[in-house]
Amino acid sequence: MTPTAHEPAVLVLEDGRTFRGEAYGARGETVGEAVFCTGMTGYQETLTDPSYHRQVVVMTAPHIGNTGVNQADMESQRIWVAGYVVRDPAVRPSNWRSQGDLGDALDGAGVVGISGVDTRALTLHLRDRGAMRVGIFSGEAARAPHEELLRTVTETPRMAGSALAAEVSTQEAYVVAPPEGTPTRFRVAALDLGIKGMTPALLARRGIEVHVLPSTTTSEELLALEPDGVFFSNGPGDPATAEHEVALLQDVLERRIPFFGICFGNQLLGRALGLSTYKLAFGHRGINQPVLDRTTGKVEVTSHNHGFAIAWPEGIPTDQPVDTAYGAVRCDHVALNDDVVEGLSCVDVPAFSVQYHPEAAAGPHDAEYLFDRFVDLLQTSTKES
Ligand SMILES: NC(=O)CC[C@H](N)C(=O)O
Repeated sequence: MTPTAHEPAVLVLEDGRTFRGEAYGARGETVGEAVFCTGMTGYQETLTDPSYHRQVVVMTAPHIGNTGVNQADMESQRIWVAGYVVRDPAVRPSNWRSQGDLGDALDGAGVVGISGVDTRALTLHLRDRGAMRVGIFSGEAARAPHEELLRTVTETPRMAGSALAAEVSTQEAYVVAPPEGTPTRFRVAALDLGIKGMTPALLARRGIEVHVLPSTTTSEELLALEPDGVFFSNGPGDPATAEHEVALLQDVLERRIPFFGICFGNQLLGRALGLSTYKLAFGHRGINQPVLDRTTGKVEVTSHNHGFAIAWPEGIPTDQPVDTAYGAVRCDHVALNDDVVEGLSCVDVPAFSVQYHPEAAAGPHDAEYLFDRFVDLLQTSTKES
């Protein structure tokens, strides 16, 4: 594409810090929570991840858009980020899979971005002060006085306390069947809280018929499917707000239906067990995060996108189990950078979950074994009943 020559844009953080740059993507204004993502690749998977709904994503990789965009790498039907901040966008994409230019795709989706920003300085600021609200203004919107722009930012709802899953979830249930030649072994009900396309694909590849359900699905509707297992997906927003989903999961645990949760799904398992969640200072977002699997002693390099996490009860080290209304729970996965709880395994009910992304469409694939663990759990539980 031919970039429009140097149209100014401005990024204003809620603490008043301001970065000037150039308009990128759509012109206009946008607000959201500023977060940084350290992935060196996979920008299209990031942009189309529904968990980024209402977030303005700052890319630490300096050169973005090199490989363009294509249909195959979409993790959902659309771009979800509220805004996009890059340092140096590719002038023209170059890749055999490319079907279009990233700047044009952002423009087409109405996503306001900014380029030419010192993303390292911005990231250090967010790392030191924590995730905060932000606005990007370009075109006519950028001409308003600074105080007015700052007011727009500070009037934006905070991420803490926001219930967003229903805004991104499917309206209608649909089925993802195993690929041709793969026999169907199990039926799983997957609650779509912001599900990414790769998750049902990886389940289906293992002989699972995946019934993807709206986040508002009731217990009766879910149980009517007589699922062999239940899955809760990733998703945007504050897990502390998800009362309906937590109650639904408690029904599942009471019936001892095998459960697997990813990211938001992990936080909801924690809540269903009676643990609480909290907001991390600046979250984990990227594809190079080391996690220890305590059951094997192996370290895996993993993909993350979370701003909240499960709080292990005060005074109990995370390598000690905790007693809950559903029996003991262990923290089997832990982040090696900061000891954040990255996964739960129930001892007395067939349920486990991880805070990170074994489906990681842009990779790494170290954690894909977790889908096999779920199949093993389905198999053992089917045999038992
Ligand atoms: N990717 C996710 O599921 C994110 C979960 C939750 N919204 C968080 O920020 O922690």
